[in-house]
Amino acid sequence: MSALFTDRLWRKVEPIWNSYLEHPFVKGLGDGTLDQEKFKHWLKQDYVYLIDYARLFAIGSAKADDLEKMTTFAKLLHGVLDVEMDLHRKFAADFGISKEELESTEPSAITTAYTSYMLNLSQRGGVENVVASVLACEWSYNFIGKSLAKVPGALDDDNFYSSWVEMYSSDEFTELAQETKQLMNQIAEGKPEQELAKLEEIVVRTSQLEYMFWDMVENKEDWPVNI
Ligand SMILES: Cc1ncc(C[n+]2csc(CCO)c2C)c(N)n1
Repeated sequence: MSALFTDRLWRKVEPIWNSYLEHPFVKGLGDGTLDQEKFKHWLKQDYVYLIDYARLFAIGSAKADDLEKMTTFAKLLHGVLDVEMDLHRKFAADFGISKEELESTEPSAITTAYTSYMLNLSQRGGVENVVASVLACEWSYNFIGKSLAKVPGALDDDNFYSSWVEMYSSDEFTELAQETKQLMNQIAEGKPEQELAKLEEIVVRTSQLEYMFWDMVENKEDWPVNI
């Protein structure tokens, strides 16, 4: 049996993802010390990020060549719109931020760069580009969630961000990440090295964009870009 493509990807992204765990924003979620103004910035930017991210799954569903993959994308689409974005809406309600305000957030330059990169590749390529584009986001948040869940007190009620940690480390999200990894492995099987290298590049670049997203929210950058 050949080695799994996601094992090869893991070796590439592991150092980048480990650096997320050292990032002050991520650390602050685990120990509860994160400035709530910074968190509000994440909520808003992430909400508009997720709207475009959801479109990626719709593209994946349209490009899928069998019902099984079509169904997986549809499940992932539901996961973003009704589960993950609901966490954002609940946190926003606690802050007195309305759904309308969340939705009308102007994307920062990094948010636009990140979503545009994924949408561009997904529209240009086949279903393999869609899966490679969404993989790091899903898998890395699950990686962060599971790592933070091990921080003493991270899941306790007195950590304001415990529901964040709980959600991204949950069995449900672990399963979603697992399904996407399986999809990636299925699609990669039998592909020539030249194509695998292109998919690997997408996963590495999106991992770097994830880091920039953490930096953007930490620094509350909100300068937009019009493209
Ligand atoms: C910048 C950014 N990157 C990744 C995620 C996490 N994420 C995006 S979609 C998905 C799976 C299904 O909802 C997960 C876990 C996020 N929220 N924001």
